[in-house]
Amino acid sequence: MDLKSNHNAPVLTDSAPLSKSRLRGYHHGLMLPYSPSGAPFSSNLLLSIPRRKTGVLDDVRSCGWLDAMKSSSPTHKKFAKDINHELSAPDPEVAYRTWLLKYPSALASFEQIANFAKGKRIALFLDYDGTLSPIVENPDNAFMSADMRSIVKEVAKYFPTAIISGRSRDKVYEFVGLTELYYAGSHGMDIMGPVRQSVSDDHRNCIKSTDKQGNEVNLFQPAREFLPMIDEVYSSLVRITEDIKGATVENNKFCVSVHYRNVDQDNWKSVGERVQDVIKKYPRLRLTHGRKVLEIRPAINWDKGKALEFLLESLDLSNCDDVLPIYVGDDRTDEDAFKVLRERNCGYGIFVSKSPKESNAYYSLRDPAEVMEFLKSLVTWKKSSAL
Ligand SMILES: O=P(O)(O)OC[C@H]1O[C@H](O[C@H]2O[C@H](CO)[C@@H](O)[C@H](O)[C@H]2O)[C@H](O)[C@@H](O)[C@@H]1O
Repeated sequence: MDLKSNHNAPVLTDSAPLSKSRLRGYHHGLMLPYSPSGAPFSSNLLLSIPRRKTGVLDDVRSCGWLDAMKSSSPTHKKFAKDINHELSAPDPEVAYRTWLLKYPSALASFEQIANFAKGKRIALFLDYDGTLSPIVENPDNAFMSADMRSIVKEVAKYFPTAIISGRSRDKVYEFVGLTELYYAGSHGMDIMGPVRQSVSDDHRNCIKSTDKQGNEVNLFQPAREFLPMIDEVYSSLVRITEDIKGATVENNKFCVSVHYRNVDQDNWKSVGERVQDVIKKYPRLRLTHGRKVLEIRPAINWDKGKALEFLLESLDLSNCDDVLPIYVGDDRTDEDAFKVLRERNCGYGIFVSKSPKESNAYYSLRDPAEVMEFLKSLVTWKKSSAL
């Protein structure tokens, strides 16, 4: 994938075919990749789904499309079956332990991480759903526990901490409720960060604003021009899915989520078809796939990885020699951030997963409970090293 940005207006230029290794990487749930401008889906998808001459997906009944829906957040049994096949491991627990050799537990490796952090400032980036809060059926009820909130508050006393979420920035702030953090919503397309003149000079879409406490902040919204389009698509998606029991549509400001977690599996195909019917009219939007959710978003070269880089720059934390960024996330969208850290050879991604999956992260944690333990360990370590 060749993505170019002129800093001011991120532009999508091309998308390379999925390599075998990328295909392997995402075989548990295909992330629908970036589309070239003018076509709603990437040519990558031609690997499994035929198109009409218009470039629009022709047959959503194709195995590729429906399989992607089925395998997003698949059952533990299915993961176990796939990974066992790949690694010839006899049972899920063995498969998980084998996987841990490649993605060691960040708790078990805490000493190693602490050693890497010696003499450096840790900067912490946290995804929300599935990382700080458990995955639940109703997205409106994805509350984080009071214990998690208090440890995130504590951790932010010692390390600059930001939340980078697919939710709208307002919604994720409502869930987290901590003023001491930085927030990026809509998969990084809505960032509120500290005022830094060099950053606003570099990014045309950066404006000065004030936060809820009246402090001056930089607001970066690279997809602002898409707002009317997103609102229009949101209304169409609500209308077109209203008779599918269990389907819900969430307006995340710069992107829209169509949830099918609570839809009978026999109707998933319908959800997919209807979403495509709507978005084929919008060649400047693209479709990605999260955990039992289809996400419609502007086809611009901006994602959680870019948001991470933007925040590092805004917080004056770009220097790898004295900063150790740590990004914790559970979803395919977090892979963009893991990849940035891996490519910069600076900091670590920690992938939250109960099941073996390929990732660009270095470490892993099982679930939000382990994320909480990890954050506690960071605080304890920091307190003891300050003595
Ligand atoms: O980037 P994130 O903070 O992880 O947000 C990604 C999506 O999370 C939410 O959906 C997911 O969590 C829901 C609550 O547990 C669950 O019901 C749903 O099936 C998951 O996909 C959120 O509702 C989406 O809008 C976010 O894009």
